[in-house]
Amino acid sequence: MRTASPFHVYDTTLRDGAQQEGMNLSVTDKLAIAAQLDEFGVGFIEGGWPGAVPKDTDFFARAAKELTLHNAVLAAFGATRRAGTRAGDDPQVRALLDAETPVVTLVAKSDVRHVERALRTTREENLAMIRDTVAFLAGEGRRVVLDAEHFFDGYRHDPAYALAAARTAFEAGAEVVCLCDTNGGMIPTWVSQIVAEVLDAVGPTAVGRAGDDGRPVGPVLGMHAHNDSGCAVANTLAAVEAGATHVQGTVNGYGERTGNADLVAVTANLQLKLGMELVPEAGLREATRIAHAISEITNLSPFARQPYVGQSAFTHKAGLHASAIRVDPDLYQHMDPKDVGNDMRMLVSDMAGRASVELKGRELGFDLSDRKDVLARVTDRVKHDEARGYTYEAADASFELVLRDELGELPRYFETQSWRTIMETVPDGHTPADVYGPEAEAFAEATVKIMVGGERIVATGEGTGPVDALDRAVRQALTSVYPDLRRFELIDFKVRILDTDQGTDARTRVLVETADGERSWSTVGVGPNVIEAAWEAVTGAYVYGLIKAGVSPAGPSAG
Ligand SMILES: CC(=O)SCCNC(=O)CCNC(=O)[C@H](O)C(C)(C)COP(=O)(O)OP(=O)(O)OC[C@H]1O[C@@H](n2cnc3c(N)ncnc32)[C@H](O)[C@@H]1OP(=O)(O)O
Ligand SMILES: CC(=O)C(=O)O
Repeated sequence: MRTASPFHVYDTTLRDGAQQEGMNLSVTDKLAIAAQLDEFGVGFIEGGWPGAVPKDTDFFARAAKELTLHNAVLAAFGATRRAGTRAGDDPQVRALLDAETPVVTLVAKSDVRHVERALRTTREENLAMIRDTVAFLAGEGRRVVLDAEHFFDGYRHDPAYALAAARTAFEAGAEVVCLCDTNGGMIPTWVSQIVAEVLDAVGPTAVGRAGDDGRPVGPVLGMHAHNDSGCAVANTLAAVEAGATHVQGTVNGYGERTGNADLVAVTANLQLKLGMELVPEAGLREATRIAHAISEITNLSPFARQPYVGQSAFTHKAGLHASAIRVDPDLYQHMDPKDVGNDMRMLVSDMAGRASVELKGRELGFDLSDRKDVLARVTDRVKHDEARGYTYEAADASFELVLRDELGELPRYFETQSWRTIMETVPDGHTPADVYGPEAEAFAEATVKIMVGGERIVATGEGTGPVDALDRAVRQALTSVYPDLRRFELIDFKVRILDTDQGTDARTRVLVETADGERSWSTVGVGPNVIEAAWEAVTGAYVYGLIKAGVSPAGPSAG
């Protein structure tokens, strides 16, 4: 269902977003992102520059056959005709027609310095390039958006020429003139002043009005902001408050240099704070999932502190915050995270108080509201452990083990009596196979002595290092009793040396992430060396995994 909003939410993730360093999207990636953008509810999806970028030409061809859009229409992006040519003869303009999109967006010069120095043409010819190209495409039935490049810098330098570029586009039939802060150096007060002046100058029809079919009538002013001054979202809001009714941006703020305005933040601010109706409520409530799904496709790690959709956007660490949040989450949150599909999270660390532990416990499924004794003991233990180098905020599973221990609910699956490892070295350039024959794989050997179900098991393991050898030895000892261990896989291992000024006396922290094919969990260990720290983290991961698998401790050593 197409939204009947006269306001345009225009996404350029697939074009300007793809200009980000490190971003390399296949056509299939672009199609998958377009489907997510449509689900979010944007009105326009700019797919790329057909004719200039071969992948983008393919994108429009495949999109026509493979993409079913419910909220958005596609826009093909390109430039005005080259100087000294005819629009209809310019192969690049023809490629825009061939993309067969309802909307075409043209980048055009509106800063006279760019006209003279970058295009190396005359002021008049640049206006003719705008006029001819817009009129040609509008005459072919396309809705035309003109991206007025460097508009704000151009306006501050020579307002009359920047305005002439905008007027020329409207007169030739452009539906939107989008004012671009191409270099991203504007601040909100400059933007709102310039947008207001442009609206006055081009006339009241520049403010979009809804026609009978819900589509905007008359020219519309838009805003395209880059984030070089850190103000892209604020600049976009300033433009809207000054009368712009078309906003451009990208999901996750992707884009050239420091990126574009983050379109989720722009939309959430306008819709949730200013009460405008821009995207379907259902789309906004999926914003966090959609932003993360797009990160998966772009293969760029999500930014945890991203407003609205970041993992830390509604995460609380300070104990005093938690004590107020226990009464009412609104006391420390600007909105309900559910409105953008995010969640509140509590961190437990040395900055925690009993309220933090109670709320974290609730998050993990433990009601501790009438267990003041447990809250006090866990809080003290966490503070004491963190002073020794533990970090529970990155290791929820270890925190749950502490909590269960203090509640007397920690199953005793096994008891370690002792373990040892032996490290072997072979000369540089050799492998164990060179030294010990073709069967030899290991550099290290480990032996563990473990009590399980009343029996003492001695097991050995060989591995490429001491931690690997220990892990194999423990599995060797335990898997016949606890076959679930076979599904546990160590997927990440982080080592940090603490108190580096103490040299070899420094303590070591190991954070381990383990997965069982369905979920993953993090545990922490601290010790005088990496092997002892890893032992604690890895055995903690096994215990947590067995608890979550619903396994009961074997025999008489169960506790
Ligand atoms: C602000 C933005 O981000 S706009 C989007 C920018 N995106 C991209 O540049 C990505 C895709 N770009 C490309 O594939 C290439 O740069 C192309 C195909 C567009 C151009 O490449 P080439 O044909 O090799 O041209 P070249 O790089 O030598 O120069 C660009 C030409 O475009 C002209 N040009 C630049 N802007 C415009 C414009 N708005 N309207 C018309 N012509 C323009 C320049 O004057 C120059 O013309 P010239 O060849 O007569 O000197
Ligand atoms: C058009 C565009 O991407 C810009 O001016 O930044």
